[in-house]
Amino acid sequence: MDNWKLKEHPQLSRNNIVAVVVLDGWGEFKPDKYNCIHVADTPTMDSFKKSAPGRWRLLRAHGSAVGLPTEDDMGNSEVGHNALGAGRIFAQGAKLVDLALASGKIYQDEGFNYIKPSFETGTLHLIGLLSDGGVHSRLDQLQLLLKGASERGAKRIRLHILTDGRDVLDGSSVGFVETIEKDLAELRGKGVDAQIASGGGRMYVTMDRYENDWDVVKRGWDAQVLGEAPHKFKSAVEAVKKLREQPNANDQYLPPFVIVDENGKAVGPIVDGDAVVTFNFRADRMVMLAKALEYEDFDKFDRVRFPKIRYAGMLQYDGELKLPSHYLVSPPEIDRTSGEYLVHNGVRTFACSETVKFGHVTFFWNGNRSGYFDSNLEEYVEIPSDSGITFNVQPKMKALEIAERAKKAILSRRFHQVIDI
Ligand SMILES: O=C(O)[C@@H](CO)OP(=O)(O)O
Repeated sequence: MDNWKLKEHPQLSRNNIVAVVVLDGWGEFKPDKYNCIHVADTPTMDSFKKSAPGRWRLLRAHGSAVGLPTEDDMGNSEVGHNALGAGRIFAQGAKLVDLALASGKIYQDEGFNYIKPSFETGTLHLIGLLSDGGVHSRLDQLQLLLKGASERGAKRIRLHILTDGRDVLDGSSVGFVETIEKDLAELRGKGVDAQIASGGGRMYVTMDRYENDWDVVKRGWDAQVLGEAPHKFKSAVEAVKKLREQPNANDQYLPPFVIVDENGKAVGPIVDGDAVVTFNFRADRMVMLAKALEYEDFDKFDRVRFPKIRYAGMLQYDGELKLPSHYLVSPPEIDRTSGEYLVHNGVRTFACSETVKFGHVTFFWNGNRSGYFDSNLEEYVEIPSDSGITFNVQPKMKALEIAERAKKAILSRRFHQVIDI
């Protein structure tokens, strides 16, 4: 039988309440004039630092310390919360995909073999974030996948791109599209009918998370599956350049567009018999699209058509829901997380955040697993996020409301651990 028993902590007795507060975006770095946290007035953090000098510790939140491929990889909420929640380091999606591509295992495993029969008469669609940010996806992985799939029989390929500007500089979308267009032209030279079919900015098209705003996914669905969008262009380079010229336009929020042929017909809607791969390795912003692509019963928006496709995720995005059921690379198996230990030891936990970060302190914290371990001992509270605004106009987001709920939870003395972000 598994041993879940935790030893008594040498300093913290069970009657103490532990508050775990994740300050998103807070970090220590070279104290120069470009470091906004260093330059800002931060009396609360300064007083914590001064009042407990022996207990102040810095956590490394990027690179190999959180399971990323190299020390140059910046951290992000997924890998950081996974590592904090599990208390251990697991090789993360970015690294697992690198390894599977390098060894060629990605093409031998179940997921690729599941989609492969569609290559004969159907189209292979690749949907994901076009960026080298390494947070949700990576351009070089997409390039290898395009090459690998075409060498293994994909004769017609359509790419549905989402522009970034959040993990990478705004405006870099143009360069990424030009780069991938060169790869597609090379494939065409080898007789593969490969081109970009649709696109849009990640925060406005497809990549919503935690069911905050299904309209975002619908805009993507209309362009990717139905081949319908308010903007139509002959090429993706032209699309991105032109759309960026609109007032206040930026990569994150570009409107959806489709690429059309000389007759004005969309070049790559998704139809019966096609294969689809969502090539992001990170889960949170792909789960909603995965549901739309996979679930027969679906009522979040009118899909108009629900094509019979072979769909695989780059990874399985939700281990509890087993979603999607087919995937190219096995996700990190994050087991024995702190949350599971705590319920086995009768420790009561309260976790709280706003919608767009809710899964960080639940799903990511618990090893990419949705739901409670034991609802008698845990309480998760979600504060609805603002929708229809961009967070740069409201950067404090719901911090005050979250703090109030956490305060209430602490004062209620019903919990031993209170986590919030
Ligand atoms: O918004 C997101 O998806 C990422 C950046 O791509 O940020 P975070 O890791 O903080 O969730």
